[in-house]
Amino acid sequence: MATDVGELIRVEGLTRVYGSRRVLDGLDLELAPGEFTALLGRSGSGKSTLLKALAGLDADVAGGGTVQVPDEVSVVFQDARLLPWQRVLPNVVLGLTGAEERGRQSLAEVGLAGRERAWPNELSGGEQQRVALARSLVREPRLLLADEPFGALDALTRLKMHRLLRRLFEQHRPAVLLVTHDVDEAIALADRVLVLDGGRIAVEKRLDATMDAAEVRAELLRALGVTGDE
Ligand SMILES: Nc1ncnc2c1ncn2[C@@H]1O[C@H](COP(=O)(O)OP(=O)(O)OP(=O)(O)O)[C@@H](O)[C@H]1O
Repeated sequence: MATDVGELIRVEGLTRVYGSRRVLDGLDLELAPGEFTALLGRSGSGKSTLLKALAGLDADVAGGGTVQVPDEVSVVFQDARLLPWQRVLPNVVLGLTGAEERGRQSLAEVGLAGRERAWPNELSGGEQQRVALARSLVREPRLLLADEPFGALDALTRLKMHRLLRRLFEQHRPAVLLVTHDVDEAIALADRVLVLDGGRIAVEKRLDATMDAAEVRAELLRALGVTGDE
């Protein structure tokens, strides 16, 4: 189902079941256009399952509910998923016609101007994720879904990628849903943080610059079941 550009992204009563396990259980969610939302949850809480439902990548999974997303949805995963037999620029514009110039611009935006003709295996993991971001951007998504996109990167590269993603978000303003294990990543990047628990959104926290980051962090860690006693 498609909505007009600029409309809310809306999930209602979403249920997803694997065998006897009800991973999502009547989940409701709204994402506003141009809003950066981070999704936290314990391992196995269903974060990837929710993201796949939003991406329309779960036709084989049982369940119900409604998912309303825009036509233009891009997904970035933990691994860049580049085609190894294609150079960087063709990977970016894959499936698009006449988009080479836009592809070059996107590569420049992610700091890879001049690397258009490189092969994926000539790039570092961080650079490959930059290519994946460029591939998403060139499609001008209204919704960008990111599933632990920096999970495999070292700490310094991850920080650089945080700044890059936030800058790209501010320039292009898609709605973003970032799945992450990392409370600090969520606080650093998002305007709104959600915690998935028991198959639903259990906590919603809007962030603003006046908040005490340490307090927000403690609250989110508690919601994730990290009590400080461990
Ligand atoms: N294809 C599948 N078949 C059976 N069970 C699945 C399948 N995909 C996910 N699950 C189960 O559904 C639950 C939620 O998985 P999901 O990957 O959505 O969690 P997650 O919150 O993203 O976890 P993590 O943070 O560890 O990546 C898990 O218990 C998982 O084992």
